[in-house]
Formats: sequence, structure tokens, C-alpha cells
Amino acid sequence: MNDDSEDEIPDLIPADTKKVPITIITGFLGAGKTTLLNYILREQHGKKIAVILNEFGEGDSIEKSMSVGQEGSLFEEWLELRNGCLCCSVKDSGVKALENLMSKRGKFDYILLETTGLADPGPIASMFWLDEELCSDIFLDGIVAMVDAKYCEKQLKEMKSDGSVNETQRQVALADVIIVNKTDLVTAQEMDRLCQEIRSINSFARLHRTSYAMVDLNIILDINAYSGKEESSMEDIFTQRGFSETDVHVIEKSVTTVTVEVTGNLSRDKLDNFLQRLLWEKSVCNPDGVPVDILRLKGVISVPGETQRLIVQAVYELYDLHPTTAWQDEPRVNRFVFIGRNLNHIVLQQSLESCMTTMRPDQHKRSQLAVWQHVRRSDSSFGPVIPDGERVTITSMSSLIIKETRVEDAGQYTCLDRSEFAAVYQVDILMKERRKMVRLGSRRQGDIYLPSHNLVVLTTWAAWGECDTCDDVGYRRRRGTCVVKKLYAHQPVKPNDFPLMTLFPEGVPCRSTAVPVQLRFMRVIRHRLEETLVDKCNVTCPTQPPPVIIKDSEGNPIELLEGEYQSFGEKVSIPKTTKRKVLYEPEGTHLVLTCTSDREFAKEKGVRWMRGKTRVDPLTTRRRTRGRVWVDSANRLHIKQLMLSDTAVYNCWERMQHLVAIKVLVVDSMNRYLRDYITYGGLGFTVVGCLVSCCCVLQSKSKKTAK
Ligand SMILES: Nc1nc2c(ncn2[C@@H]2O[C@H](COP(=O)(O)OP(=O)(O)OP(=O)(O)O)[C@@H](O)[C@H]2O)c(=O)[nH]1
Repeated sequence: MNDDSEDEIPDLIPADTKKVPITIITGFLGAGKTTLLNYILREQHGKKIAVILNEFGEGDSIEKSMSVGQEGSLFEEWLELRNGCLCCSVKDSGVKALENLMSKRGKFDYILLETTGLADPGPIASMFWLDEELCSDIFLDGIVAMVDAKYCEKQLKEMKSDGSVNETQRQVALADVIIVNKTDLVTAQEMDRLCQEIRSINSFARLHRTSYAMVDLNIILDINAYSGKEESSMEDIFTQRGFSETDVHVIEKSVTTVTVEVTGNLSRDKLDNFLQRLLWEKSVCNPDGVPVDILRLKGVISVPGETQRLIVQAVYELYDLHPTTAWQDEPRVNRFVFIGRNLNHIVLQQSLESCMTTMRPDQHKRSQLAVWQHVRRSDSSFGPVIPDGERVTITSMSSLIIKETRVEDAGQYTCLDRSEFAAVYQVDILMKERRKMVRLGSRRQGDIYLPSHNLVVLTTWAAWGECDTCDDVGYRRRRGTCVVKKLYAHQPVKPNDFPLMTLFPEGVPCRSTAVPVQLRFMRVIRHRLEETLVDKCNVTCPTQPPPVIIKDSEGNPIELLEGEYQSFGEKVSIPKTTKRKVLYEPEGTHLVLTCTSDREFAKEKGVRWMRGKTRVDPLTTRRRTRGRVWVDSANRLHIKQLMLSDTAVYNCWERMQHLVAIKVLVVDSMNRYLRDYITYGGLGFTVVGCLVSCCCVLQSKSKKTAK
């Protein structure tokens, strides 16, 4: 080797005139370069090694730094070249990185440079005959190409869009040593076929077969592949191997990198499921419906109950997970780097978010250790829910119960179970709800598309309620709620996306305070009415009432009611009898007749109001009475501007059950006094009458005794 160059080193740094050898480790994505690097760093070779790393991608190489040299600092320096691809873009910065490294000379005596899987090693090697200054310090010892025994054949055959030589072919062609790695994944025949193929491209390189890159280090380090040759001849060697300075290597544009981060714990099951859909089934698609094609995936993840980080590695459809360094007191950020084709950041971000252990309310996991916290909508303040024992209680099974809800109860409730999200609820308190009654078949509010916001506003329908009568034409109802839903599920809502949209892909209620104000107050959303759909129905009454099983809160049967009832436990309470009321109401008032005070009942069930023997038709009455009489969504009968002719008996029925009978007597203001007069007057007459008759009876008795 030519080692007569002198460094201008100040006294502080010991002069070291010996040139430092450098080995370039190349190979396609996932071939096993890092595995080899780790293997070299672990092995006893008596060398002080500096490592230069060049990652392809958007982010820094956290997972790389995690997987290289975790067992100790056998190497002295860690240098990252964040220029995407060192080979083709910024050769200068590659030289600079090496120069920087050389300023720390003396601390190491060997350099390993790992290229990205998409790199062409040619331009990197050419630095060693083009840059004189660099050549005075460092010399290229050799190029080691790792190839993946399982996928190399496929990679060699892959066509680039511009028809040029692909990366794997370049790497194989320029290597001095080729390591066919992952022999454990192929058969002997497949291996022989691949070696033949490699030989047809590069017949002079030394070929070795390995598993997990376990190779004799004498084969790859200090090989002096270009020793005894002049620098110009090194250029010739490369030219012979098919390298040309003018032949610019272009990274395949269709291959991109996406880095995704999510904070919290990921569920192993959900992650496995996602990886299998992504890598095996190819059923994760970008917004254009094209399947995401992964060449390489690396990730650092946090899973519940695990103190160590897990590394996820995938090469095409093969993936594995293994533990690495421990988490300290830091947020658990899961970080993934995807390299492949047809990648979409939002799709991958949402897919990983859906792997989080946070559960939706319907997946609520209960634990005695759970803590409820509340983020108020009003001031975004966040704090624990403190049960007051009356209105707000937390049960022994950690269920949160809020009675008589108030506006300030609105907001987000999270249940934390050992610092892990067990449930998230968004609670909205709706003060007033305007509902529109519509008949099935009549014109309804259509879906409104807002492509500039990536939203659609529509009505979602609850199940039909029961028919309000039987053996007769009746009505049934279903409630419609206005919701906003993403138009394209994998794209964000504009101008601001909100996380509930991901948790509830079926849509979020328009009135929910979780919907950002800019969207909620848009005309089309604000003015859209809630709806109640009414339809005619005709069901036959059951001839024999079906048996009724009364259950306790745990679901255990207490009693069976059938003809004669059979008791299993406590006695059943007697069903409520029909309520009867008499109302005297002055003319002109707004009368509201309530059928039942049970709000839940009122929402779900349809009731039938009868005026005497005539049904109050919920659809036509309002029109016929010009808006004076109607039945609202809570089953209440409204009579506005009460008239004398409204005097009648109003009955409320739920199917066969007569719930309420209200006798309404409408009186005018004078009659009101008259009514009092009649009532009290009548009472007076009765009292006087009784007295008179008592006197008469006593008188006749005394006459009889006198006789
Ligand atoms: N089955 C098997 N897996 C291997 C072998 N060598 C490496 N791997 C695995 O292959 C995956 C990729 O290995 P790396 O060493 O990170 O590959 P790389 O070439 O550095 O990958 P990039 O940094 O993406 O270019 C990891 O999950 C390794 O554990 C092997 O011989 N057999």
C-alpha cells in the first residue's frame, strides 16, 4: 500500500500516517448488511472500527442505530449521511463525511461503510480514485455485496422503468466478495441456481454462502482487493466490471419511503393482523385502490407489559420481531419506516393507529384499577373524574355513571387502566333537537357532498320501532341522526382532521362538539334537521301472550310469566295501571299531554294517541290542524291555542296497553270562575243538602219517639 502521505496533525493528536482501509458493504434492501455489520462488530478481530451509515428514507435511522452494535460500543463513531442516496446525489458530502471522520483519526483503524439497499456502490468507490486528498488518508479495501438467497433471483430480474440496470445487478457486478445470505430460507437446488446466475454477472468475485451473515472475517476484511494496482487501474477494474462515470444511477422513482409515528402501546395481535394483511394478503390499498407493495419495513414498537422496545423487520413478505433496548422514562413512540411502491402516508398512519391498544367504548375492558379522566370541551382542561356519590359514581367494575347530565359534563372521557387506554368516550349533551317527521317514500334530506373538506353529510337511521297497534293499520317510526363522514376514508378532513373520524369510520354526529367548530357551524351542517321516519304497519296481535321472563340486572331469570306465573326468586312487581287525569285548561293555552315519563321508552316505542275513539294521526294531524296539534318525537301530544272544541278524553296506547287517559275540559276565563263556582258551589249545596236531610231524619225520628 502507498503509505507515504503525511497528515498535518497538531501535536495533540498522535500522528498516524498509515492509511485506513475501508470496506463498502452493499446489498439490496433487507439482504443482511446490518446483520453482517453487527457480526463484524461482535467478533474478535482486534480492530477499532468506525461505522458509516447511509440510510435511504425520510427520517433518521433510529431503528438502524438500534439494531447495530447494541451490545456495546465496539465501534467508535456513528455517522449518518442523510442525503437519501450517497451513491448518486451528493458525492461531496460523502467525501466530507469521510473527512470529518478522519479528523478523529487515531481512534479507529478500520472503516465500514454500509450503503443503502438502493445504492450503486460504483460512485462511492470512484471517490477513492477521484478525490486525491481522501486517497491520501483512506484506501478502498474491498466491496462486499450481500445478497438475499430468497429474493435475489427476483431482484436480479426486476426491470427498471427506464430500462437501465437495476440496483441488485449493479451491486453484484461491482463486488469483490459476494455473500449469499439467508441460506436457511432456500433449498440446495435454489441456491445452486442462484449462484450460477450470480456467476454469470460477476465471475471474478469470491462467493460465500452464509446464514445470518456468519462469515469468516478474513474473507471480507483486509482483503486488499486493489492492492499493488495504480489508482487509474482501479478505475479500469471498475470499467471492466461495467461501471461508467457517465452512467448516472437513478433511484427508481416508484420506490418511496414513508415514516410513520404513533405514540402509545400497540397490540401485538392487531399489529400481526395488519402486517399479514400488508405483506401476505396485499389487501392494504392506497386511496386509488392499488395494493401497497412493501420491499422493506423496519420499526421500533412498544407493546403492553414489555419493558424493552421491539424491532419489527420485514423483507417482502417475511417479517419478524425481536426485543432490543429498554424503554426509559420517555414517551413510547412507535416508529416505522416503510420502503416500497404505492405507499400512502395516511393509509399507513391510520392502519397503525388502529393497531393501538386504545379501545372503543364497545370494546371496553374493565378493571378494578381503572382511572377515569375528563377533558372538558369548554376549556380543554383535563383532570380526573371525582365521583360525588350522588350524581357521579364509579362502580366497583369501574363503570362511570353520570345522572341528570349537565352541559358541563360534555367532553371526552378516557378510562386509563394501568397507564393504558382502556376506553375513550366522547359525550355530547344535546339541549334541543329539532326533528322533522317524514313519511316513508316522501322527499327526504339527501346526502350532501363536501369534497373540499373530504366530508359527506348524511342521515343514519336507527332500527324501526315497534308498530303502535296490532290487528289494525298502525304506524312505526325510526329515528334519523345527522352525521358527518369522511368522503375518502384514507384522506384527512380539511381544514383540520380530527381523531374521532378514525375511531368511528361510520361517521360522527353533526351536533357533536368533537366536530371542529369551523365544520359544525357550516350552514349545510348547522341547518340540517334530525329526522323521524314514519311508516304504516299492520301486525297481527299475538293470540296468546308470549311468556315473559323477568331477569335481574345480572341477567339471571327471576320469574317466568305465562298464564300462571312461575316464580324463581323475588316477587315480580305488579305492572303499572292506566293513569287517569282530569285537566281543566283555559282556552288559548298550549297544552302538552305526556304519555310516559320514561324517556328511553318514548324514544324507542311508538305510541298511539286517541281522541275519544278517533286516532290522532302523527303524519296528517299537524297539517289538518294547521300546526295546532301534533305528536313530538318523545310521544307527547301538543295542542296549541286550546279551543273549547278540544274538550275530550285523550287516551294513549302502547300496542295493547292503555297507558294514560286524560280528560281535558277546556274552559274560557269566565267558565273558569264558573267551574270554581260550580265546584265549590256544588260542594256547598251538598253540605247544606246533607245537613238538611240529617235534620229531617232526626226530626222524623224524634216525632216517632214522641208518638
Ligand atoms: N432467516 C434469515 N433471516 C436473516 C438472515 N440474515 C438476516 N436476516 C433477517 O433479515 C432482516 C433484514 O436484515 P438486515 O441485516 O437488517 O438487512 P439490511 O440489508 O441491513 O437491510 P436494509 O438496512 O433495509 O438495507 C432482519 O430481520 C434479519 O434478522 C438469515 O441468514 N436468515
